[in-house]
Amino acid sequence: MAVYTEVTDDALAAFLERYEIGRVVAFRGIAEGVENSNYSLRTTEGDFILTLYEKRVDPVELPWFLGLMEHLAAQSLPCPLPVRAQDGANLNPLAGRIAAITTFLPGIWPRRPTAAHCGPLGAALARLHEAGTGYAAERANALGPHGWRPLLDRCGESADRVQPGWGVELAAALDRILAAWPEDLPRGQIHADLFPDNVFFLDGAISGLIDFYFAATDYFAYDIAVCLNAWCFEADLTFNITKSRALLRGYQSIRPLAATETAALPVLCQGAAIRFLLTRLYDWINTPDGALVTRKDPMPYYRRLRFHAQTRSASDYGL
Ligand SMILES: Nc1ncnc2c1ncn2[C@@H]1O[C@H](COP(=O)(O)OP(=O)(O)OP(=O)(O)O)[C@@H](O)[C@H]1O
Ligand SMILES: N[C@@H](CCO)C(=O)O
Repeated sequence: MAVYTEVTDDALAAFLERYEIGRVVAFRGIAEGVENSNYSLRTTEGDFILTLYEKRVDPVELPWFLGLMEHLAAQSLPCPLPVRAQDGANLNPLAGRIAAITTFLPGIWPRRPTAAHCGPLGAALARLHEAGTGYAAERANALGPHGWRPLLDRCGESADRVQPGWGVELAAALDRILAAWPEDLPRGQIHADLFPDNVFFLDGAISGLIDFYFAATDYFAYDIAVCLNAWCFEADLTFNITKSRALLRGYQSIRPLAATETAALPVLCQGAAIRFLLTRLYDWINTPDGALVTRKDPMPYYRRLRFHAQTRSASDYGL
């Protein structure tokens, strides 16, 4: 459940006075998501999402994220558009937090992604990359390669308590990945967390891309590697090359990959797998029993890492 901060009717009414989006018709908390508190808000003017940013989001970073969403929406990418208050501010205080209102996007995220979802997903990712090129401000990827070793170090000996041997094995995997990490691939604004629960479909077409709070300036092909991990493995953790091929073809229908990018796919996929393995491991160790948040199992990302460690070239991904 993700309503950590309750909003009273009075606080909401006072907050909405800053905006010009009509009067409240309906307001309710959204159970999905883990990072922030989200509410769906219907007013006499339409449907919106109200987000209250919780502790893990650094308020200093919020203008960059909202600026990116505004930029992408202006390029016709179906992403939430932050609504500005009458004074032009898109971030305002509410119930002891900083909050934003964004436009509501229709559609539902695919609970069982198929190859038919992966083609449009690839194309949407490439559009996102192209649309982001005019957004000049850079944000370093805190969860990129430079962040992985500190993350593993902070897991410390507890890694072995989650899975015996992981401390040594993950350190060795990290050495391998970082030594082979490519230099100078095409880069720009990436989503960095485009999992199925962040992509809405309507009538077979993509109707929304959400949750830009891990977005950063990094290699475009790394963003593809995140998606290959998140979309192209089956429930039994086998890799589905048909989905991967569809995703890469969809991507290349909009933005053809450079030879350096395709050559780097195996190591980029290992990097993306260890990134989610490490954040899940860290959360697994540091989330107290009985916490509101559901911890995500790191093991499926260890299995993905093992898969990518034995691929040799882009042809193993259907190219
Ligand atoms: N613009 C939007 N339009 C429609 N629904 C939205 C929108 N933004 C968020 N939602 C709904 O709120 C839910 C949670 O949003 P989101 O995934 O951004 O949560 P979070 O807690 O910030 O992130 P995380 O997924 O990292 O936990 C989504 O699954 C979706 O149901
Ligand atoms: N997509 C992440 C959660 C944070 O958005 C994961 O599956 O580990």
